[in-house]
Amino acid sequence: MSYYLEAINQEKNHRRILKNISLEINDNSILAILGPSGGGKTTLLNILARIDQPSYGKFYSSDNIVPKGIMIFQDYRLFPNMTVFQNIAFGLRVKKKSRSLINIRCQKIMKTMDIADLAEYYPHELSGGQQQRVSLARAMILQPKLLLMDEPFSSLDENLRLEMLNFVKKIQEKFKMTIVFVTHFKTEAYLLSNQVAILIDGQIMQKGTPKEIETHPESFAVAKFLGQANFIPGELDENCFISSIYRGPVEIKSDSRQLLYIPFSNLITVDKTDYFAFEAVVKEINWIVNENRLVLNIDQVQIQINSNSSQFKIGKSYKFYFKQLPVVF
Ligand SMILES: Nc1ncnc2c1ncn2[C@@H]1O[C@H](COP(=O)(O)OP(=O)(O)OP(=O)(O)O)[C@@H](O)[C@H]1O
Repeated sequence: MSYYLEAINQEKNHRRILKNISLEINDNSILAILGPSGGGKTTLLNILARIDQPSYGKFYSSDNIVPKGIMIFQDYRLFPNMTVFQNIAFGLRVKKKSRSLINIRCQKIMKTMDIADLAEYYPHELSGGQQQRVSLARAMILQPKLLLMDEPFSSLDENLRLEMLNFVKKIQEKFKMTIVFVTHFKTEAYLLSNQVAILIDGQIMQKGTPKEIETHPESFAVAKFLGQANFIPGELDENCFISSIYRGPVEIKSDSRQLLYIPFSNLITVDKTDYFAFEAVVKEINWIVNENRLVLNIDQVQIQINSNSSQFKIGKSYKFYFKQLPVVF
């Protein structure tokens, strides 16, 4: 079942927080809503969970039944005076299911989540990762078609975060549900989701696969948010850009501010003389995982790039060119 948001607007205290959001959420997929703090991610998630109603606009599903997502909160919100088992059983108890059915479903879900040996623990006796599994189990036992997660990994350390990302991915594949989660970490969004929607200042600026978003940001706002890029001022002369470091053909985006966009990953060295290549002196080499971050000087301008080549020497000059036609925002 797919879900649709149509022209959703949200106003609170005379502030327009969400602006005309239209979005399709595909069946059996993971959608990441990625954006900076204050962009409106939680406000949007609350509408999907029907915790809030939008001021204007519609949220509906392809089967025309009013959808309601089950939410997993950032702080897990486990009931502190209930054991793990009681926490997980809670939703079925509210639905007045029989004791035997509750037992069978709880045992099964605890096994799947690898928390069967924690059944009698209380939340304060659990680590962050264990609490997250319990909150996931508490939601999953209700067999939701739409699962919503608000910054689900933000309080976990890096190793645990990766472990939980993989775990959620497996759970999604097994139960074939739709997951929407919000995050302001792009690696988290890229690792877990099939589709990413970038939400900035209450607007969906772009939606696409992680690769599409990372390699083809459509606007200055998205490129700036994604980071890891240089922006060099210059002037456009038809399809040519003229700047202190590069003069040559470019792709021009509609909201052009005459800034040449150079993601850290879009430069390579060329040894042959290429008309559009530019020369730069390596000023610094800093090791970051699996590659080097180079600081380059081109006349008075400084840019940064990533490279996994070990050929560079500080103080030496090299020729660089773009892997893909450079973009001007
Ligand atoms: N009740 C309210 N009245 C007025 N403004 C509000 C209200 N609730 C939220 N906002 C504002 O709406 C904007 C979006 O808030 P929201 O919590 O949805 O953002 P977010 O993207 O989830 O941020 P974060 O990543 O920091 O949690 C913020 O600027 C916030 O101050």
